[in-house]
Amino acid sequence: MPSHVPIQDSARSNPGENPGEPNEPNDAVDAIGADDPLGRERAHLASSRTALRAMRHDVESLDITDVTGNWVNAKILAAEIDDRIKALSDLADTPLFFGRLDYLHAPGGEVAEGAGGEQFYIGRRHVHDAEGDPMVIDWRAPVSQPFYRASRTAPLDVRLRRRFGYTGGDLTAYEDEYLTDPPEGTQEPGTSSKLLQSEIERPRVGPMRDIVATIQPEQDEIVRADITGSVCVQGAPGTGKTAVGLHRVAYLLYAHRERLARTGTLVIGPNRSFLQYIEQVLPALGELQVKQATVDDLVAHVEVRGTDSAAAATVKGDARMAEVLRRAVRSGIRMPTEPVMVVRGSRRWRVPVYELEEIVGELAERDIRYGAAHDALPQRIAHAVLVQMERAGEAPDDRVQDAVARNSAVKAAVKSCWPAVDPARTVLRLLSDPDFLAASADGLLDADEQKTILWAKPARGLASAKWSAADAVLIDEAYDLVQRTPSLGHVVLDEAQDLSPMQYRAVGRRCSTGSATVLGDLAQGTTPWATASWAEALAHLGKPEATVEELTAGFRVPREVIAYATRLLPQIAPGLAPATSVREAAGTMSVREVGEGALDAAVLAACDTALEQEGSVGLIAADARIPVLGAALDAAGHRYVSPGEETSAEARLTLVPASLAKGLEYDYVVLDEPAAVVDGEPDPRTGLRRLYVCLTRAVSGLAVLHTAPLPAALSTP
Ligand SMILES: Nc1ncnc2c1ncn2[C@@H]1O[C@H](COP(=O)(O)OP(=O)(O)OP(=O)(O)O)[C@@H](O)[C@H]1O
Repeated sequence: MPSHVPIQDSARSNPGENPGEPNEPNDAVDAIGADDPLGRERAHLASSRTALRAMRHDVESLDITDVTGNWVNAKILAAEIDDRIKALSDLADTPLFFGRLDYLHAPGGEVAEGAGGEQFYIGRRHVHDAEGDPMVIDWRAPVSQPFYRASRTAPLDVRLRRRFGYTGGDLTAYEDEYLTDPPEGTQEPGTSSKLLQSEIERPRVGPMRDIVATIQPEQDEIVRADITGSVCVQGAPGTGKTAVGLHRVAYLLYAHRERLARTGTLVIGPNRSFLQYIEQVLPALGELQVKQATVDDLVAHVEVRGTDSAAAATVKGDARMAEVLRRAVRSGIRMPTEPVMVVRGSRRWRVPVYELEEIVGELAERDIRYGAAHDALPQRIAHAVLVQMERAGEAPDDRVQDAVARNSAVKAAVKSCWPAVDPARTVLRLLSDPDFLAASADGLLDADEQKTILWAKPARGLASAKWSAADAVLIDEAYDLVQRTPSLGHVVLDEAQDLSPMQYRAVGRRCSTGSATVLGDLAQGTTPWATASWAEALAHLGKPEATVEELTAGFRVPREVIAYATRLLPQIAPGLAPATSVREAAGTMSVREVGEGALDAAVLAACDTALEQEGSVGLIAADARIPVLGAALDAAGHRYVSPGEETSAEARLTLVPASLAKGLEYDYVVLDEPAAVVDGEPDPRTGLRRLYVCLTRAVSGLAVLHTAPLPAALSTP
């Protein structure tokens, strides 16, 4: 952590002694006395706000009637303008700038958005005055980067870094770090930034916030990594993986706006409540166009109404299924046995078997999609007819070729050699027809595995099939075999450790020509097929060249709590580095055994105690315990919400099923009966990993209550 001078605030500010005076005030701040640095910064804030309002007003008053030729263009332009107006709104609770950099020299014209000035205010978006001079520089601009990266050892030409503190939208404090030539008496080497610390320690309320003011250097490296490469981040709970992924999208949209506007960006999260938890971060950063989805959403070709046993889902998610499906899709390809006879007028044209064989053989060899080959085959046969016509002295044109391709004899030949494939029907047949599965899975799945995935009661048709989530992924793979899935420009995949190889493939084809940011923690893998190594996962994703980074500095979980949860690591993910906690507040942690029959009341009492504190409270329990605890809370008159629902002053308590706790956080967590959380999973290792996730949701305090014995690693004092 770089050194700093003590925090200045409105109450304590001592102008005469203040070492952090701006060195090149602009006109607006000149009007305020030079002996009132905080006042000058406030004046800059006020004039930046005015400038932003003017920018917004300019956009609002744009008249587009003359520039849009038609209704569609007008609609598109109006929507773009609407987004721009939203992006330029001045949100009362998000300060316009949070930092200032005083450069020693004017940064080079090619990198500086505001070249020529030496002082830059860093904020969420660019604000300029009426002359076009920058008042606030976007945090993503190259000139802002030293705010996150500069240090005393590598000052990057920065003399002073100033951080601002806000209280309820008012600028109330600032803090300076001199990176080069510190004035006498201003350095306290080794002391951490108080504003940074208070931002990290701030109580959590509502959905996730952006961390743009406090991105750490190791996080910034990932955020600003080049768009052409894919990055994978392994990180212990609370190390900021989700935050980094979201800020990376915002950064890439800034740096490659046009390219990504064309190709699109997507953030993939584990479930809907998680997506609701993170959905406000990008809009707060001015980015309104990023799509969010779960993997299930991506592959929603059929309605999912069924579930699989863990064993069946594991086989269905295995990468070998890709080859099983390839064979199944192509199982209808037949070498022709009859010539094709096309009758046109008084003439007959005959394409002999050997020539048809050549055409079909060549299409089968080529690396093109099944559907593309199906569409090409009639044209190829027609071409063979056309060659004969030309040889006979005719001069057929393209229209004749199209007509021949549509000829019933050609159609019949295509139907018998290269029949159309319906992806869902193919999967239905695989799961219902033992012979078809055996033929497609020969040498890939053994007899037991085949039996495991076959439906006990074969579905009669597409509509009555009880598709599972894993089936939908198979159908998606089959779709891609028939027709290439369009690729986006960039995909962020959060909680990636839980995906099956087939799910990685489904995500991978959505960024086949783009890049990916893969975020996860091997220790939090709670599916029976969870990722064992990132190298393997990245290979399934089709990005084997991605670099793997590790984050270990934890911003969420207090030291004592992370130490307790870390006891599970040797059993659930040996070899992984435990998280360290950067939180200074010690937090509270208690583990209490209660007698038979007294657990529900004890849990409610623990919630009451937690609710006495400021911030959010999460009661986390095994999924099977949720109805019981919900009823107990109702009976006691407690208001509570479910994950993904917004908390309010009256309902600060969220009742969280263990299966939905991943990625979320609460100031205080009450954890009900750990043994039930473990038992809720199909095997003990997955159970302990689920418990690890639940134990690492707390920001300020954790209370564990149990009647059943704790898992061995947690039971010793
Ligand atoms: N540089 C930072 N400054 C301030 N807060 C931060 C920083 N990095 C992360 N945080 C905060 O720490 C908390 C945890 O971050 P996040 O949810 O991104 O972690 P994670 O690694 O995805 O956790 P999990 O593995 O549990 O999903 C969030 O509240 C986030 O805002």
